Amino acid sequence: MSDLPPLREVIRRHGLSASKALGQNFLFDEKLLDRIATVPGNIAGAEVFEVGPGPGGLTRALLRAGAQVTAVERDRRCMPPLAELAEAWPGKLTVIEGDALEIDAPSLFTGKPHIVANLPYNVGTALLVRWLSAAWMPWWQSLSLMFQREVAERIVAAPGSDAYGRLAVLAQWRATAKIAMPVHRSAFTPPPKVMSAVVHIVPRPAPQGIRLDRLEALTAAAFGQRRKMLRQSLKPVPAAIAAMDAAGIDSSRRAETVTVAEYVALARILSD
Ligand SMILES: C[S@@+](CC[C@H](N)C(=O)[O-])C[C@H]1O[C@@H](n2cnc3c(N)ncnc32)[C@H](O)[C@@H]1O
Repeated sequence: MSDLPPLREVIRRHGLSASKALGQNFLFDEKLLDRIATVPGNIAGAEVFEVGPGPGGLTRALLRAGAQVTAVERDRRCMPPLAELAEAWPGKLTVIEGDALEIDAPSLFTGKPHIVANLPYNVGTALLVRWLSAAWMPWWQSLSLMFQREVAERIVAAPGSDAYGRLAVLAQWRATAKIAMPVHRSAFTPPPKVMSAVVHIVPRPAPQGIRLDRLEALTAAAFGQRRKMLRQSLKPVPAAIAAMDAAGIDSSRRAETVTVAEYVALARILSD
């Protein structure tokens, strides 16, 4: 809204020095923030769950795009500027002070929200794994999440690359995952040491007959010893060697050559 003060002034007025302990690297560039708000697609009138709004830069962009935003933020110091934002957008923004790792997020929504977040690396990865491990179809419509570029690359990686591993299989077996936009480190205040990227994840119907725990047992064993042949690395997984024969997967291959569809085929045999 035009009568809101610029973000840098908000930070100054509320004494919001970025806290390293809370992983705070703020974004102020409105054009960039507006672009991030387009990653989920058209969010006009849609429910959006924002995690870690901080002083509210991305929140403003989501509101400008017409979203109905529910935001959870741990840092009490951010409550006054977020309350001002809620006042400027009556009925459009609900702010919850709390830890995103603790709250029961699905209960906050009537429908399926888009989730949008610029989080510290460790919190973002923990939440991503939780959201991807949810019962399928999940309670959310899409994920648009900022990560260190190296983590973003691990999420979208294709077989045959060093980045391909457990996270790629978890993200891709029943969702599509792509890097929507790279974000230069200089866009953040203070700038982190590494580059970032926004990843966009959209759920697909789950392949039938697969138990996630079986798939994860396979990828944990295979990528736990990624340089070894599968006949060696998959030994600890009961019936996995026979499953490779049944699926026509050569047991002299290594973990990173096996496609997501092949892991799914193996997991299906083990899920019977
Ligand atoms: C990288 S900053 C981004 C702030 C703002 N979204 C932006 O883009 O400028 C991450 C934010 O997440 C908050 N945060 C960190 N851990 C959190 C948690 N477990 N639950 C909720 N918020 C958290 C931090 O306090 C901080 O405001």
